[in-house]
Amino acid sequence: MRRFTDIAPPPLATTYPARNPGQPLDPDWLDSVQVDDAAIEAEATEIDASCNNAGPHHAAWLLRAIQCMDLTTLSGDDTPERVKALCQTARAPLPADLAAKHGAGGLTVGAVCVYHAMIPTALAALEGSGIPVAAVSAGFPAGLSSPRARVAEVEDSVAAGATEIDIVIPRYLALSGNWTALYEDIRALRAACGDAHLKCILSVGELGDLTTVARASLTAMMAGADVVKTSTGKEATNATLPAALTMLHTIHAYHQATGHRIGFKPAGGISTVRAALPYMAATHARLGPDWLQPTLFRFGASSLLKDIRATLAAS
Ligand SMILES: O=C[C@H](O)COP(=O)(O)O
Repeated sequence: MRRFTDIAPPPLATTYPARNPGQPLDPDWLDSVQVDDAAIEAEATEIDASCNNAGPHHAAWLLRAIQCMDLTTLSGDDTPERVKALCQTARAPLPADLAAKHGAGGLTVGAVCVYHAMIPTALAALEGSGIPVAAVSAGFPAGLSSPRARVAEVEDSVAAGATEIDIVIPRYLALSGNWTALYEDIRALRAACGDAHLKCILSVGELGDLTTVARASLTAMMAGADVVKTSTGKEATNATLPAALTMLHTIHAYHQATGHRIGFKPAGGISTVRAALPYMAATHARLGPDWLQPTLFRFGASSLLKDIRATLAAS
């Protein structure tokens, strides 16, 4: 396979695709999904190897990774001061000299992602920047609060001004194959989002196998998710390349069947350039360059920026 960073990133696009309206649950489609684990593992190995060495567009992809980043803080001891500082970083993710060196003046991240309580602080700190505020919601990170409380939490975060809502699925519904209940759960949260974009976290590390990951991903898209996201960052196993590829295949299948383009957000434990690039390479390979835009691809990451800065400084 060609070295990934021999390919140039596409020009930046800022127009979001049409919202995914969802569709009725299709149990026959879900039943027909069966993931070939060995084939996915082989694909992951090949894609990972395509990122072993830096090509001529390595730095350009790192700048794109920043533009596609949900700069995140999700700690129990988050404070307004920490969130304000994060928002300053979101506005200017690279020091001025480093930005100048790479011709990246005016570069910003894709969004800032926080808990509900920090939405007003983030909105105030990002005012005029055009950077959206995303809130984790619906009983994050376990998704096991009451359905009523989860819907109310989404409504509250939308009312507070978040324009992107990252909800988590109750894993037990996927683990027991209760796709109807999972579909209805996500559908209610999608309705509660109104105009806010719904990102649906599958928590792939807790779903047992890749076939369950694929079926949960398809169910989320049928229920109207705008983005499917791998992990919360709180599971023992967070984003993995095989789970990501499985989700990318379902995004491709959903696009083929419905014409709707669903975003992809690898998140959780992605803290180095070497770990991050294969997710972009996989998205490029399975969905094409059009998907590598902040409107369709996001990294959820609390510490990746640090390694990107160090890599750019050394290159
Ligand atoms: O959604 C984003 C994740 O929670 C961030 O996870 P991380 O802290 O492992 O980068």
